[in-house]
Amino acid sequence: MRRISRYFKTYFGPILLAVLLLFAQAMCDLSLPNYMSNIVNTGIQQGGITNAAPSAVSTKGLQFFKNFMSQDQKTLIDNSYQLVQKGTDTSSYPQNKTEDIYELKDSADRQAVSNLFGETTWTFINTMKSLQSKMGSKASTTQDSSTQTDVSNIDFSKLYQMEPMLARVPQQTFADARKKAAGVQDSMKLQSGAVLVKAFYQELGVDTAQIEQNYIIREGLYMLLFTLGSVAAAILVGLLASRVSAGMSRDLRRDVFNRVNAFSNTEFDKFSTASLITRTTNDITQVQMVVLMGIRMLFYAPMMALGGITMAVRKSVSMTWIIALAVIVLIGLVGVIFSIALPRFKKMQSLIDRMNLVARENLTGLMVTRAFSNQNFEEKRFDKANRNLTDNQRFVNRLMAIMMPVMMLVMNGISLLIVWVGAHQVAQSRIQVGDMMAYMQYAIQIIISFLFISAIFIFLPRASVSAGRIADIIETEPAVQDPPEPKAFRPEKKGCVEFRQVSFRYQGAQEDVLHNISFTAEPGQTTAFIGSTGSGKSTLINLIPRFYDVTEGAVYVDGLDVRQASQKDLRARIGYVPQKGVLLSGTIASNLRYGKADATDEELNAAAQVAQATEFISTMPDGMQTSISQGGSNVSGGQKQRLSIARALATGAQIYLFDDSFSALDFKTDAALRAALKTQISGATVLLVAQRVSTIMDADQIIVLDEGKIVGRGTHRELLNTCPTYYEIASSQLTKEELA
Ligand SMILES: Nc1ncnc2c1ncn2[C@@H]1O[C@H](COP(=O)(O)OP(=O)(O)OP(=O)(O)O)[C@@H](O)[C@H]1O
Repeated sequence: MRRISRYFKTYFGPILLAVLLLFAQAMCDLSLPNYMSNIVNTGIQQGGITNAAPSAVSTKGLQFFKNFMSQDQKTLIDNSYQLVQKGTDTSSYPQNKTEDIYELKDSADRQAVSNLFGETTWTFINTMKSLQSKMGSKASTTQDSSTQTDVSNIDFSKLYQMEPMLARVPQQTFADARKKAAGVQDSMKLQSGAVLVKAFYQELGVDTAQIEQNYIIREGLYMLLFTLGSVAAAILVGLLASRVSAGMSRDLRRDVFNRVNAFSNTEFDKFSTASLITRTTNDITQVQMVVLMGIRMLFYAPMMALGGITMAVRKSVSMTWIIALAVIVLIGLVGVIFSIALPRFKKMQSLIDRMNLVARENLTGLMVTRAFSNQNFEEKRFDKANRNLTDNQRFVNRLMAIMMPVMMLVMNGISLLIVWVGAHQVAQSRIQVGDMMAYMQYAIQIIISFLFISAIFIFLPRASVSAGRIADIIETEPAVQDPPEPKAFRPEKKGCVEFRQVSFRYQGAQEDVLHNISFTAEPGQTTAFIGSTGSGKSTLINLIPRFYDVTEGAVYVDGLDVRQASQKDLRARIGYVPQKGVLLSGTIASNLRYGKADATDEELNAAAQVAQATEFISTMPDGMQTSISQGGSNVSGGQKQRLSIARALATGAQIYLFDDSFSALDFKTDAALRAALKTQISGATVLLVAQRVSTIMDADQIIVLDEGKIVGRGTHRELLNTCPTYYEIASSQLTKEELA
């Protein structure tokens, strides 16, 4: 992925925004278990009372609980509460109608009072326990032994009856109870204290159900708000991620396409067409998918994992080992799965390449396959490529299929462990139920984060193989390039082509295909090339428009080395007709205009006339507007060649390269075409490759090639006498009379 990292730069802004939104989303998600814990701990267990310092308390109640306080604690209470005469604050505390109450002063240290009441609640509980065990009876208390810590059901009238008895309890008993209470966890002090506060409020006639309801609704609304925030952030991040990934893949496709367009034949020889197609489509899709996933998860998952661990440890340090265990198990699991799956993932793209190659070959060579009844062989070949790909995919998917349930098992196992350990801790009053539930949710969030991270690591290797394959194309410098400062052609020479001691070797080949070729093709003349198959005729022609660059020597057009001119300038002077007529989908007219978009209808008709195409075009249903299907499959081989010739002629070029372009024409058409060429493009330089002697007989100059060397040069007549190779070719095609 590093090699294509510069494509991220354009999208730095949206990515940064996405990261900020993900941070907000993570914060929202991480706050939810906390609110749930508040609802359980404070809302349900403490009746919505957040503080153990009662805002008001009955005089009897305060008096009673003072029995359990030390002298310092009593002083703090005396300084924090003020007596409110009956009838003063009846709306808040209905009981104030009939009796005086104590209200917490505004100046009081609420936290200190809260701690004090929390501790006093436990002093009360401990004292009761101690008295119970001493007296062996429960008559003296409102609690039975199983609900000693439950101060929510206090019957104050019975409690106050105990007061004379408390006077007889030795101070040491209270001191011991206070000492024990001081050791209770703060959260438990707060919880029990809050429950006592609720009882105080009930005694004063306050609607405690309303307090509880208000608290739960408020926390619930916060939860809703944060959930909506999380959803909104997730949607926005989804949009941004889609934009970035789709934009990036568009940029990659554009650059790959442009680069492939600039490739010379050398690069096409290096990358197979099937591979180029896979790279432009499937490979880019892989990268797009991983970018999409990456933006959403790569930042979010670590934030959630780290945030979740921090929050969980804050809730309960004693259960940290469970999180550590989960993380170790997950890392181990993901590690094992990766080591097995990774090589298979990396292999995937080359298997897709192979399948595309076989499918493509089979489709283009369908007729040949049928003609030789080789369908079975092709089926087997495709089947093998298909099976290899399927097996690989199946293996990887099986692994993934195993991974999910195993991860779920770990997740549920961890939840169970938390409930098991947490339940014991709740029983020992070491943590609150809500905290245990929040802990469980944090553990699940951490595990899901690891799942996300592992998902990225599963797709990342495959995408980075794809990214490498894309970068291979983008980073390939075409062998044929424009010079930094292209020179212009000399205007006085119009279409002169000259080869000076040209040798050429294909990349990776052992020896040269062309050896020391020198000749000049003058304007107004036809230079023909003939020779056995593989003698290097097409290769020679391909050097003129720079489809390849010479290995040694130089090719000159109008006195300028073709490597010093711009490719556009050079090719504008050349009308090229390839060996295999290639048409593009469109109409006949659009194909003929391919080399000169602004060619008039008259120019097209004239070109078609010379190319001997007028007759068959006129028999077509829509004439020039007849549609041509992909690859020109709805016209015959000869018709395709004639249209290719007309296309080149329509450009009005100075140099025409006919690479065995008359091979599919019958003798009559061939002759008529050559005659027309002679008159219509009389000033142009014509380089013509042919297998048929009759095609080149009239040429001004014939060059005979054999194994990449020039073995004869001259006119037909001259060569018959001087070149045995030419004579051999001619004698195999012409009658004795024609040879004479
Ligand atoms: N892209 C290529 N890479 C490597 N070698 C090649 C490539 N194209 C052609 N050759 C080799 O170069 C030699 C000359 O090929 P070329 O196509 O120029 O011959 P030709 O004379 O045009 O043959 P034909 O008349 O059959 O078209 C052949 O031996 C061929 O195997």
